[in-house]
Amino acid sequence: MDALAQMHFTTIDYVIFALLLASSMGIGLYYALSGGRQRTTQEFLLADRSMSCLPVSLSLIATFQSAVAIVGVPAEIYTHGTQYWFIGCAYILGLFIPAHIFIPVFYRLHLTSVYQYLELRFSKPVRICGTVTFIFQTVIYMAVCVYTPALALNAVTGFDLWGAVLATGLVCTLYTTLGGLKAVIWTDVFQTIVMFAGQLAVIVVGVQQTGGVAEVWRKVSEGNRISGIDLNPDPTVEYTFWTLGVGGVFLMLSLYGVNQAQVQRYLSAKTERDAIMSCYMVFPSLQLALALSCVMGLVMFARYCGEDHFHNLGVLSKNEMVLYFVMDMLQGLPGLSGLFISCLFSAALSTISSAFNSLATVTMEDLIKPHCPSMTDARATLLSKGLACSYGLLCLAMAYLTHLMTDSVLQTAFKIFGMVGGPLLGVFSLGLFFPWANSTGALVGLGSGLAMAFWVGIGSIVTSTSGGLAAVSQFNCTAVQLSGNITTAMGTALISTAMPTATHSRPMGLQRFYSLSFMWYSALNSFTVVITGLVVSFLTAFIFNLRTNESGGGDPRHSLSPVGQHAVLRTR
Ligand SMILES: O=C(O)CCCC[C@@H]1SC[C@@H]2NC(=O)N[C@@H]21
Ligand code: NA
Repeated sequence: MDALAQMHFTTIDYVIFALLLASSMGIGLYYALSGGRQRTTQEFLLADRSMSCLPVSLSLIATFQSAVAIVGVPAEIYTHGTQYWFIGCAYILGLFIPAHIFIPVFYRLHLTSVYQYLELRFSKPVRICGTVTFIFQTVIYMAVCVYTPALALNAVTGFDLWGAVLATGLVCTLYTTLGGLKAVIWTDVFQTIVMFAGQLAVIVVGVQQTGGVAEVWRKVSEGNRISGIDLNPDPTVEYTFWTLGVGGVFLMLSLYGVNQAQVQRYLSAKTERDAIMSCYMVFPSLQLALALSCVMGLVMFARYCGEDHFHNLGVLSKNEMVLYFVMDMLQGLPGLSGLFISCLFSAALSTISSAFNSLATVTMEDLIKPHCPSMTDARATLLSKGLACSYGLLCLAMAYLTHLMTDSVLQTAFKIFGMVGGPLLGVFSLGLFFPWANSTGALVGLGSGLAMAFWVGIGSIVTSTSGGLAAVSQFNCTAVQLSGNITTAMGTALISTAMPTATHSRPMGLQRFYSLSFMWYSALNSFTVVITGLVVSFLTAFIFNLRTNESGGGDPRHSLSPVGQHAVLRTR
């Protein structure tokens, strides 16, 4: 690792990183001291429902494009090829359905927390379970998002790990607590631009240092890195067109359809049309974000494949490898490595600030307000700020605890979304698309979805076949190396990842179930909720019918509260 120690920052790099933190802080202060000065919950939590579609759409991207994608996707492309790029196909339905099904319902109900819908449609217990599930998912996801950039950075540049986590966490907590959703949205806009700029810089320099686009293309296609469509129907293969293009739709719906952080952005739009437009505008930017991270992986492959660059680095994890590549590319260009570090922390900041704000919103709206009806709005706003601040500190504590860093942070993030976001998507779908589903069905359904999620998720971790052995495309990169007779440490590592040592016998029975690709978790868990929810709804309705028939009662559909029913039918 000694070769890395020499990668340190020049003063200008630190200045650029400090500028990023300072400007985020400045935006937070600006919104704390302007407009309504964050004195009402409407302003603090919903930006006075005054936002236009452009900032909302960039903020929607920033919320679920964290350092995990910036570091994890290039590592995935480098190791397995561009199969992952097919997740872009899931963005079509993954944004179209939220725009025309979920947004109209939530917007017309004038909600603050998306879980209010669950009380209107079902009952209060369903709402509380939804809120608690969301809080659990977001706190874990936040910890991964804070820790990823700091860990990768520390490993490659010796940049002080906890100093970075602390600086990021505190600045983020401050501007989120002071400036509310307006500050979070506008810092997201700024940070998304920094994110794109940083990735572009690495790509441009990388291509130039690899000898131009044609050279990169030659190396990449020789290295068999451009994957065609993999139509393998085997659900245990990590990334195929089906797991990404179809499984990915359910992942997108759980994020862009029913996740509080995203719905809160839709609700902050000044008109329903702006909300729908912001969802449409996410599509091109999300494709750009995906393209940038995939191309970065390809350039990294072209740059290093066949060289003994990693000779003394065999132990690097995939995430650190990406940072090594970036520092190697930008090393001689003062300011650019600072730009990329800012890109990495922008990705993290924009995700965790959205998380703090949405956690404070649902805690206030769903868990506190219902028990303190007489609370004045001024006090509620103050309490919301206190909540945002405490969630910020909790996130820092979680980051300190998070040594769970699996080799692929991308997989960890997908598992969190699939295991927890999937059941939430299921319970909302039950409410929106099945008028005869009742709250007992919803509760039992949500519980079964979470049980299924943890059964598969924990099972896959325990049997360490998480997502199955990816069908790694054999590539000539090692052939190039072998012919060049340079078998480097990384080359050996690549060989081990590329060709599983033991001939992998197809898992059977439960083992096969545990090796289900995590890209199917959202679909599996949401279907579990819907099916269980419908069965239990029919059973309870049937029993209810029997009892009321004896006493001459009414139609079980009256268990649908008028507002919930009205909302569903009105959007038909
Ligand atoms: O970057 C992260 O923090 C999580 C990984 C990406 C989450 C999903 S993948 C599909 C969609 N596209 C994104 O850029 N983020 C979400
Ligand atoms: Na982000």
